[in-house]
Amino acid sequence: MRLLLVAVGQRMPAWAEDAYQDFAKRFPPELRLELKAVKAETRGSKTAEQLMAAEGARIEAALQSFAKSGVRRIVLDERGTRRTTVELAERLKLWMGEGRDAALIIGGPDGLHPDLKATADETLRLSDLTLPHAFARVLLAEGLYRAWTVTTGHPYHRE
Ligand SMILES: C[S@@+](CC[C@H](N)C(=O)[O-])C[C@H]1O[C@@H](n2cnc3c(N)ncnc32)[C@H](O)[C@@H]1O
Repeated sequence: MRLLLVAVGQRMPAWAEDAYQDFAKRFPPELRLELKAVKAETRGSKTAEQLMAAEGARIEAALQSFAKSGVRRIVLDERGTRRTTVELAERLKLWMGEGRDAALIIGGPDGLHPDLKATADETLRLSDLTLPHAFARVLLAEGLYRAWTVTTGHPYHRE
């Protein structure tokens, strides 16, 4: 199964890129974490609505090119569902048993368009705080890796 991380922002600071790769490379062959970085819309005089709409269209295109038959959509949102690591591991087991890939979607500085959020199968909150999108990308990779170790009894996670 593949987990596709669709994230707005193609130019991340080196620390974020390094930390993301550090966790992404730990995933086993049966659960690949793939990143599709989507170009952030140039701000100019555009409204937040226009920025989010343009980025939303790119996210949709990335989702279509990843899996034509559709994927489970998990939208990352500070107002989303709060989960413990063990609860996230339960979700991961469910996703893995579904026979389709899953996409985790992270917005840019303005967030995700409400129309895109409305297509989510579920939402996920990483913190009660608003995180910069680079942080969200790294925390999510670590959280998913940790959840996977729970499903396998790997000693990385200790309750
Ligand atoms: C800087 S935040 C955007 C904040 C924007 N004001 C909003 O309302 O979404 C960039 C992206 O990071 C992700 N994000 C930020 N904080 C998060 C959190 N606490 N939990 C989950 N995702 C978060 C979301 O996908 C968000 O679209």
